[in-house]
Amino acid sequence: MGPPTVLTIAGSDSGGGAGIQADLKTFAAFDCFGTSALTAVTAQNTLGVHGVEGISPAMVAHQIEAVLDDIGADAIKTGMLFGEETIRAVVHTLEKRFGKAAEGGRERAKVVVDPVCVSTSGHSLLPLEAVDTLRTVLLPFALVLTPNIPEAEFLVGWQKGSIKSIEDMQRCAAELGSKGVRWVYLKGGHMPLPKGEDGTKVVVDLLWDSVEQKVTTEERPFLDVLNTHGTGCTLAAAVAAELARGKTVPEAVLSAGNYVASAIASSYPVGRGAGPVNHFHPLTRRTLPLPNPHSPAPFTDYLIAHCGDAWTRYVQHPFPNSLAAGTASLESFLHFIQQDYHFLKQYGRSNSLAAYKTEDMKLMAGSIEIVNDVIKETEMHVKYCETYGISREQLQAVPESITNIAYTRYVLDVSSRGDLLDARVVTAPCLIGYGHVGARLVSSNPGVEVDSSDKNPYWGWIQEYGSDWYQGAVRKGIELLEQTLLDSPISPRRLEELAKIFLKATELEIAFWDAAVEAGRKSREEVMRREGLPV
Ligand SMILES: Cc1ncc(COP(=O)(O)O)c(N)n1
Repeated sequence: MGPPTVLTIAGSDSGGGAGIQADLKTFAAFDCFGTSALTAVTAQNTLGVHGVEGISPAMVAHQIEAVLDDIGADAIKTGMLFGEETIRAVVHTLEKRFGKAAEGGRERAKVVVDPVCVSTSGHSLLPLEAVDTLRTVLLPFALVLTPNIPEAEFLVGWQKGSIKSIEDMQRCAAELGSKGVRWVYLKGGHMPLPKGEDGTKVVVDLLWDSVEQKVTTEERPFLDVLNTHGTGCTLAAAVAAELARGKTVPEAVLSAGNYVASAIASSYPVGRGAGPVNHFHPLTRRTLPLPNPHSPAPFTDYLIAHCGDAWTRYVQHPFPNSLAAGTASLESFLHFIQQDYHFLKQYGRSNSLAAYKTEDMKLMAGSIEIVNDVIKETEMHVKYCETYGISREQLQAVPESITNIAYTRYVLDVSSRGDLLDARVVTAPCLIGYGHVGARLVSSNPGVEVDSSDKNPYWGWIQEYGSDWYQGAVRKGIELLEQTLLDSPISPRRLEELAKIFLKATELEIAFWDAAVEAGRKSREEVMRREGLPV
């Protein structure tokens, strides 16, 4: 069986953000097969509508018939209908196929009507004379009508600005219902309402059931953004797609509302005006350029793949290799372990910030668990130092090197200024990289010479990172990273930004290990001076 099919009867937006183009993208985002009947062609971009030319009503009907004769439609969406004759032709064609509204044709056709009259940029997309036809001919055939507040006021003949409260919205929706529409989904995006005392605003969308005379409302945070071109088309298309998938109307509008909210939140700049929403945010994960599409951690794979050879230079670094072989000088190891102790303190703070950045208790608990693992890791460092006669107090008094300050400052900066995903990504190279190094060096195929005998004073250190405990912590960290991406839809541009953060942190890891190698090679004094440490 193929995917559900959805037909859009609407105008073309050459700018790709609204109309037929938005509808087809939305259908695809919901895994539906989209078809289209064009009513008009607009010369349009993000700045406005620069020209409109209609398709003849007969040709519109012809397109609908061609689609229905062969492919069929599990649901239908109408958008810009251009004129009175086109509205009549559309309804006539649909009635011929599905039966009149009173005979159940409305339920069979599942028509979602987006009453497009004026574009957001202020251009008329339906002549005034045709609005009456829309009201009397199309609305009785609509299963769901999806007006915004100005459109709803206009359709019931109220003055612009008369809707000022949720009660007004309900009265207006009920009046539209009395004109024959089965369900009215009245969108509150034009009326953000203050909530609480901290100045946050919410929008309330309202669903009116004209048979049961019942209202339900849905509240979401108000997103004050420029990129909302095509929002109306997208919402109605999403409702139609969900109906085609077999959802009930209340289920379909809830899902469509969530989809559009995420599409607005993850929009990216296109053109110089009001840009489109991000229709493909649910597919971000699926469309990642994955080195291994079957991997359980595609986001992690993506970040690593985007590091290019930096990741290999990090996880194959000569410093951990020299520890595994037991050839590292004590100077080099002690420099590293003391600085790493201080690094981990700041790293623990970054992960604590990640915990602060979510209200999801599971994700919060995940970060707290990482912080606890980091504390355990620092204790391991304290024990190592004690074996070499460096007390806890002495270790704590060691100043941070410049390389260390650069790395921890970057990690803390990204974690504090960014969101949860930023905090997770900037801390990931440390966790995952040490996991890769540990797993490789304790494996039967470490790729370098290894001394796992008692003669190697550093073997214990390698074993800690290869241990089930540390490898388990890495697995949990990766799971959290993947889950955080799934929970927050992002645009491709944002994805690239995150890859850059991951790369920067990886480069700083390399510098950290380079400094340890240098500490062994150059004279102690030379290194201490360069690293800003007391000689
Ligand atoms: C072809 C076409 N259809 C619909 C709209 C409305 O969309 P918006 O209100 O975002 O301008 C549009 N601008 N162009």
